[in-house]
Amino acid sequence: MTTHPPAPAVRVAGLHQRFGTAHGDVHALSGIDLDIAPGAFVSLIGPSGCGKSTLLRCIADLVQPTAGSVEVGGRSAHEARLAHHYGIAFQQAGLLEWRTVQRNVELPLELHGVGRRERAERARQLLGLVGLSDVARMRPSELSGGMQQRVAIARSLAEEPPLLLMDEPFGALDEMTRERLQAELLAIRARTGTTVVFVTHSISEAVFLSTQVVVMSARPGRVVRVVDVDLPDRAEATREDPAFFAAITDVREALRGGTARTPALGGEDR
Ligand SMILES: Nc1ncnc2c1ncn2[C@@H]1O[C@H](COP(=O)(O)OP(=O)(O)OP(=O)(O)O)[C@@H](O)[C@H]1O
Repeated sequence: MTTHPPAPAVRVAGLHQRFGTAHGDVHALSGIDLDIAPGAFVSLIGPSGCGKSTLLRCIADLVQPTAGSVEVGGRSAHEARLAHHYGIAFQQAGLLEWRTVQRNVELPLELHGVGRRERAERARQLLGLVGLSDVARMRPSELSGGMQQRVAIARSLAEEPPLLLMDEPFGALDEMTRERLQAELLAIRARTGTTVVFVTHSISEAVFLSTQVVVMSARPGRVVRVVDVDLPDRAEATREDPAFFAAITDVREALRGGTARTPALGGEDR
């Protein structure tokens, strides 16, 4: 009997993305092929405007690819969205102003029919995790940008979804909060086995968090290289580990247009 390997958590094949604008066509992504294994933590990194957010939005079924296909957990991106297969935390926090902070975090649970008491308890826990217990009754507009981002992070974690799509979720946070939430995200992933696709501009953040860093070229975005990150563990001391610095150098060289060495993950130069 043959056993089949598990379906990738995300499979992107031959993806091209063009946007028509008043100033002509923008070619955002060109020939992206990417297989993301279940449980992987994959960061997308590349120059500003290279299409990282667009790629994430294609996976989330918020943008329809011009060509190519996206599968999430073995089904179409659209089916995955309808099934609430993933949690999202994007740059624009996307919170609902008419709901309190607490009820924003409860929203995905509410949509899934979780009872009132259970979802309130879970939201309280998550707000504690992101350090926002004392603003649970406020409205999003009463919070700073960084606080709103933390609410969005708590909301994306509410269901412990099989897949988390995060677009610079820690971008607007101070260094200490950022490091604390990085550690929390790693702990959540270790506990739940969630697959994470994470957009960041920070090489060190990408390396600290990821099992693979996907390095993209300037627009139109292509996959230049996939850097496998093999660290002994992911604790605070890891930030001083020679393996950590070596991986940072690898990513930096790839960003500078280093030669393409493409291991297992499936990105290809075209
Ligand atoms: N809806 C849209 N309509 C037209 N152009 C778009 C749209 N969305 C993105 N673009 C363009 O596609 C390109 C890629 O944008 P995207 O936001 O994906 O890049 P990015 O790598 O995430 O950028 P940054 O690192 O600056 O956040 C940019 O030139 C952007 O202007």
